Amino acid sequence: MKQFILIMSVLLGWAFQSENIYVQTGGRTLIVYFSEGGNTRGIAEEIQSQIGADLVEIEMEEPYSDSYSVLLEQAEQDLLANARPALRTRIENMEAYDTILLGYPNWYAILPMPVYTFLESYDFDGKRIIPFCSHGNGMMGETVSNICKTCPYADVREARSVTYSGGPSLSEEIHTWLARHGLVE
Ligand SMILES: Cc1cc2nc3c(=O)[nH]c(=O)nc-3n(C[C@H](O)[C@H](O)[C@H](O)COP(=O)(O)O)c2cc1C
Repeated sequence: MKQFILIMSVLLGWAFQSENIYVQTGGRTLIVYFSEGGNTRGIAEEIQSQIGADLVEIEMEEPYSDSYSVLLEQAEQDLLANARPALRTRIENMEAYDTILLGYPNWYAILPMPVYTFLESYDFDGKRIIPFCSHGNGMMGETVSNICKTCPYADVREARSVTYSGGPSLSEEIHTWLARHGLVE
């Protein structure tokens, strides 16, 4: 009996950990991002501090390696295979949002493959997508056109690119961009 309880609790624990389910907590704007090294996360948090919307991280079921050289290989393999890595993150009621601020790093000048998985998991028709991209000098690469092709009926608006984690003027630059989108005064 003890063994049965132990096995059940391990299985239940695994089942509940395997997915991160998010439900809209208020407002119709969502900030959602994928970040390996934390730069995009920092930008997403800066945006949230200015507009106060729901903030969700796109997490993989099997995350990439913490080792940078292995990460480069894994990301390249997924790119060449046109893979759609499974995600732990699930948004229960995406239809509740009409504006999605979507953040990601520039990887080989295109979207990281987990971001494709995310975009293909929901219906973005008619939704406003505002991209933001962290990069190492390659700016946004092809990422905005990748989003437009993947979500042809979304209303994709002016994106913001940030070099790595941004400089001391990040907060001001983000504010100016958010104001152009009518998200701050
Ligand atoms: C697999 C991989 C590919 C990358 N490819 C590019 C690239 O093509 N152009 C570029 O400017 N930066 C590239 N970078 C640098 C990242 O865009 C940059 O470090 C970014 O700040 C990472 O954001 P993060 O900390 O949120 O993961 C790449 C990084 C990785 C790990």
